[in-house]
Amino acid sequence: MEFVTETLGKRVHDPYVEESRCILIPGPIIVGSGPSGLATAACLKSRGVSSLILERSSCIASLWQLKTYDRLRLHLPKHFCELPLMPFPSSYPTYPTKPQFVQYLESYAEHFGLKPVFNQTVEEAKLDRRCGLWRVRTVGGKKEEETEYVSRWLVVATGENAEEVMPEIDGIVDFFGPILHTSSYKSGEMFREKKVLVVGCGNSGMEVCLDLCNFNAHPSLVVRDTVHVLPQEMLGLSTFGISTSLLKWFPVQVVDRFLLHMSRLVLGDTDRLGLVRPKLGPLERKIKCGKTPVLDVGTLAKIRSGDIKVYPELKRVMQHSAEFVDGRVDNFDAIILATGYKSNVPMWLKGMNMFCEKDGFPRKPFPNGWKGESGLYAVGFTKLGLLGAAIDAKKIAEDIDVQQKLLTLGRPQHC
Ligand SMILES: Cc1cc2nc3c(=O)[nH]c(=O)nc-3n(C[C@H](O)[C@H](O)[C@H](O)COP(=O)(O)OP(=O)(O)OC[C@H]3O[C@@H](n4cnc5c(N)ncnc54)[C@H](O)[C@@H]3O)c2cc1C
Ligand SMILES: NC(=O)C1=CN([C@@H]2O[C@H](COP(=O)(O)OP(=O)(O)OC[C@H]3O[C@@H](n4cnc5c(N)ncnc54)[C@H](OP(=O)(O)O)[C@@H]3O)[C@@H](O)[C@H]2O)C=CC1
Ligand SMILES: O=C(O)C(=O)Cc1c[nH]c2ccccc12
Repeated sequence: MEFVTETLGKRVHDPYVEESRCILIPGPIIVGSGPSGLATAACLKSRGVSSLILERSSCIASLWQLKTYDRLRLHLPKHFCELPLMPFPSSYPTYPTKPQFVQYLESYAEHFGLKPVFNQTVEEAKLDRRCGLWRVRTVGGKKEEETEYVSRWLVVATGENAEEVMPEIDGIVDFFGPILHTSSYKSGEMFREKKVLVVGCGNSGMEVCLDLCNFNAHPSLVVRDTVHVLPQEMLGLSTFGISTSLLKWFPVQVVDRFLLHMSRLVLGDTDRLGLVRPKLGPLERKIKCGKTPVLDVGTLAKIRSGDIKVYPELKRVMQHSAEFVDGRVDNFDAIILATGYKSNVPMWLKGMNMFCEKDGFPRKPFPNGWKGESGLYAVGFTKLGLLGAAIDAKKIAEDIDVQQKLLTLGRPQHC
């Protein structure tokens, strides 16, 4: 969308132009230039529909580039994580590294000529019901100026991981050492020989513990609830791949029983390590509660060997120590919050019923959450990672393409 950049560029140099700007966008506005936003823009582009991507950060895929740790790799095989219309390079390994995944996304954006407008935080988006158009107000740029973008279509692509969850922990303000969320953790380098408390046992918490061990730190993991840990691979095949194949033929409960049986053979009894399994099976729980099973990449072995200690829920934190609900107290030098993320949609999308105010996800579950009313769409809120984003993106592009063609047909033709 070259003309937008041009308009903005002119205004920067023009002292007589008013502070607040309004720009009409002929195609859809996409909020967020992560994998979901890029995939949607690419699918639209392949149908000849231009879109405008607004991104609060200064780069594409900011979650991956700025908020993830060094040792991160995709934990599902690459063919489950590719975006529509462009496969991963065949030279990539089964589980691409973070730099490889980011490079793939950069090439993807370049291939489809996607040029997001960076440093534009969407602060408010609402439907102007008088004209059926979306008014999207952003703040950003060098002078933190306000801009209003107006379009018939609004695609929400801000992701399931837009904001960090920072839990309230009794006494945490008194803690002397560093406290950071996993989104700021890069590696265990700065924690060598230190005792580190990792709060939360999702995929991030488990892997950060392993990383800390590799840098000779001494991690302890807070596991406040039940959790399913599955091996990343079984019988030389990815657990995720096996699961999706079996689900085509068997009910989820049967597949879960198989996964649990295999996990026990590969990993042993995880309950004994303090990682008690929930009553619902791993896939049924993922489908019903959205809780992703942990895919083990080596952490369990470190728990078994005693290199990682497991504690139950935290009771309170003191200056140099923490107390747990079972009465144990231990000293720590640092705390890492691996407490996950939340959607930020309710903070800026106003007056629409499509998203739940409480969790910021579409009210309709997968596969029906992608379409709202009055030209509103959601991509990447399926709790199915990149695979879900790719499915949404294709549907949204098709829907908008059909609408745009109908609109063009309805317009008077000039000879
Ligand atoms: C550590 C980690 C590892 C993961 N690994 C995998 C994996 O291996 N496989 C998998 O399938 N999934 C994985 N995921 C899930 C993850 O959700 C997807 O990989 C992917 O990043 C989702 O893309 P998205 O575009 O929906 O969201 P994001 O990547 O979060 O992109 C959203 C973009 O929207 C921008 N934004 C947010 N709010 C605003 C606003 N108000 N205004 C303007 N811009 C805004 C953000 O800056 C961001 O750039 C992982 C997640 C994490 C945290
Ligand atoms: N490619 C890869 O290898 C990786 C993928 N990911 C993905 O990124 C996404 C985010 O993962 P992650 O960052 O682990 O977040 P998750 O939301 O998956 O996990 C957060 C964890 O923190 C726990 N928690 C929250 N608050 C507290 C508290 N106050 N006290 C104790 N525990 C608490 C939760 O427990 P409870 O369940 O009880 O709420 C849960 O175990 C997921 O989709 C994940 O699969 C993450 C890392 C690596
Ligand atoms: O990485 C994520 O968070 C995902 O949502 C993808 C994913 C990882 N493990 C899974 C198990 C079942 C379904 C999706 C996933």
